[in-house]
Amino acid sequence: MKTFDELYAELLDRAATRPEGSGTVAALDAGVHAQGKKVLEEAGEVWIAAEHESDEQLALEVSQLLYRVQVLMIGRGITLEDVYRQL
Ligand SMILES: N=c1c2ncn([C@@H]3O[C@H](COP(=O)(O)OP(=O)(O)OP(=O)(O)O)[C@@H](O)[C@H]3O)c2ncn1[C@@H]1O[C@H](COP(=O)(O)O)[C@@H](O)[C@H]1O
Repeated sequence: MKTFDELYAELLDRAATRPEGSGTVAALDAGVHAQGKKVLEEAGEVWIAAEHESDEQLALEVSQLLYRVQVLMIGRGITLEDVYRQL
């Protein structure tokens, strides 16, 4: 189990070290347009799960949306602090 901040730190490390086989590295290399499409796709899956699926499936979809949002943030170069300042 990990927190939002811990996942962000892990993804930043993937971006810096670029380990072989990392899906995050591939997603970052795909660029902001592709990253944005993934955010939208996962947001749609969250919506569908919220209306029609189990709590467990909804939690899975939310986790994937959070991951995709973090990839987009790193792709654009914004930090957790940039976001938290707006909360
Ligand atoms: N939390 C996630 C995570 N959530 C979602 N995903 C990716 O998103 C996919 C699910 O999204 P989709 O529904 O779009 O499924 P899909 O269309 O089959 O996926 P793709 O073909 O687009 O990869 C998963 O198969 C993963 O590829 C994630 N990939 C990685 N993480 C975590 O990120 C960290 C770094 O991962 P790596 O970069 O892979 O080492 C690790 O802690 C991972 O657990």
